[in-house]
Amino acid sequence: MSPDARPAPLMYVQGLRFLRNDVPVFGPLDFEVGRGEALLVQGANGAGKTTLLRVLAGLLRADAGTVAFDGRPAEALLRAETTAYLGHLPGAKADLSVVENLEYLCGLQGRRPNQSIEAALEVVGLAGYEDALARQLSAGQKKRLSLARLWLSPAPLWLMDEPYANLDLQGIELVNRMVKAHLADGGATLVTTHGAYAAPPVRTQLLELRRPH
Ligand SMILES: Nc1ncnc2c1ncn2[C@@H]1O[C@H](COP(=O)(O)OP(=O)(O)OP(=O)(O)O)[C@@H](O)[C@H]1O
Repeated sequence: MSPDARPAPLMYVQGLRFLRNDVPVFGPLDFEVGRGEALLVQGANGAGKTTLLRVLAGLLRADAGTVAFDGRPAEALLRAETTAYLGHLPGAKADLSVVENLEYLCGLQGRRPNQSIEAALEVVGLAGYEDALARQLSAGQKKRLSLARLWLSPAPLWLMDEPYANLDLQGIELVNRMVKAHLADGGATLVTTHGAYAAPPVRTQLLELRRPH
């Protein structure tokens, strides 16, 4: 490797496009996100932000384009290992307790080294709610449970769709602290916003989405 050869970015996206019923939702898009970087994905309601994150998480299939992680094509296993998706919906199992939900998810996704469920609940402000059923949580507490799942995930790339929705001021600060810590730890994030909520103070790149015509 030559001395000034750059390592491949954590995520590299080229020509990514998504059509729904033959109508373009976004793209073609080109961008990359390196470790330690946050990309703010901004756009009006319906601009395609959620769709983009779902494509990057592997929940929807793009019509065209390339996605690579650390220079390798984003096949399913690599994508699952690399990305952690925080969606609009809580995604918790309603009749399991807070701890049972996180134990179940850690079984599926693995766990960040040296991180415990108890410590994650402390970080997100849910200490004391260990045995509460997910369905008994408020909308903001459910979001905090999703944030605990993200905090426990070993995946380096967080895909955060409107992470500030339903959160109070302390919750907004919590998201910002988590993002900062994750970036400092060599991770990266994509954060969507339509501009009405807060944005992370750590923004390093901006991607504006507009509906293609
Ligand atoms: N399941 C679906 N079936 C059909 N159309 C959909 C579906 N989900 C989204 N769309 C359409 O795709 C477009 C992009 O939606 P998307 O949810 O990605 O936008 P967004 O930028 O996240 O919007 P918001 O800020 O309102 O959350 C919109 O026009 C929307 O109506």
